[in-house]
Amino acid sequence: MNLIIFASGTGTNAAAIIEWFKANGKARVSLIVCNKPGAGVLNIAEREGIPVMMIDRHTFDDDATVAALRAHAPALIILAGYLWKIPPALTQAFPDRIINIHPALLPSYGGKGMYGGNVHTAVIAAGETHSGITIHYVNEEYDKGNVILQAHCNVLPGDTPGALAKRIHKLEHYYFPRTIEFLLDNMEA
Ligand SMILES: Nc1nc2c(c(=O)[nH]1)N[C@@H](CN(C=O)c1ccc(C(=O)N[C@@H](CCC(=O)O)C(=O)O)cc1)CN2
Ligand SMILES: NCC(=O)N[C@@H]1O[C@H](COP(=O)([O-])[O-])[C@@H](O)[C@H]1O
Repeated sequence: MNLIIFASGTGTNAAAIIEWFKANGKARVSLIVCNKPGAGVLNIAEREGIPVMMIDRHTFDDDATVAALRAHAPALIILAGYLWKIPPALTQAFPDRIINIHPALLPSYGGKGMYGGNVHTAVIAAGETHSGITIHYVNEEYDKGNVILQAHCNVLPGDTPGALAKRIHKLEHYYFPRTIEFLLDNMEA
């Protein structure tokens, strides 16, 4: 089975997914889609010999992109730190086949502007004692799709966004590959 990963940043989640499925052989990451030249995930793709499709707001074409993704016959399309909105053409082409990981306990701390460190800064500023991750299906809005899994962690007194991000990343790297495997094992043809 083929997996396609969309990413905009460092790519630690992409790396965790790639390693997990290299080890168990149940699937392979056949394409990485990226919208940020120079993103760390591109170095991971090069190291792993995974093809990359770069996208740009100005040249993006719905039909061409759907066709390019369909050519991989992806079992799942995985958003792993991807920072642009997936357009309706893609959510309609791949219903219940696009998933995302969010670094907070949705529905709190989601939506436009809520990505990366912004999320952790908001959680700490609000005085939350807990945070966590949400893995969910992707629909046409930001962070409103059906929840697949949530995992929790503490927010400690004096936590910085960086310290909380490290705790969140540990949850992500543990649960995202395993959740993807569970979905693949229980997927109707
Ligand atoms: N149709 C959907 N597309 C995407 C979803 C989704 O749920 N539905 N999730 C996001 C990931 N995400 C949170 O998990 C998220 C990412 C980025 C933003 C955001 O505000 N982005 C900025 C642009 C930032 C940039 O260009 O660097 C913006 O839209 O102004 C919110 C939520 C991925 N896509
Ligand atoms: N709202 C989307 C969002 O904030 N996604 C977050 O971006 C990071 C990407 O890290 P990575 O590039 O090291 O995988 C992850 O923490 C992910 O939850």
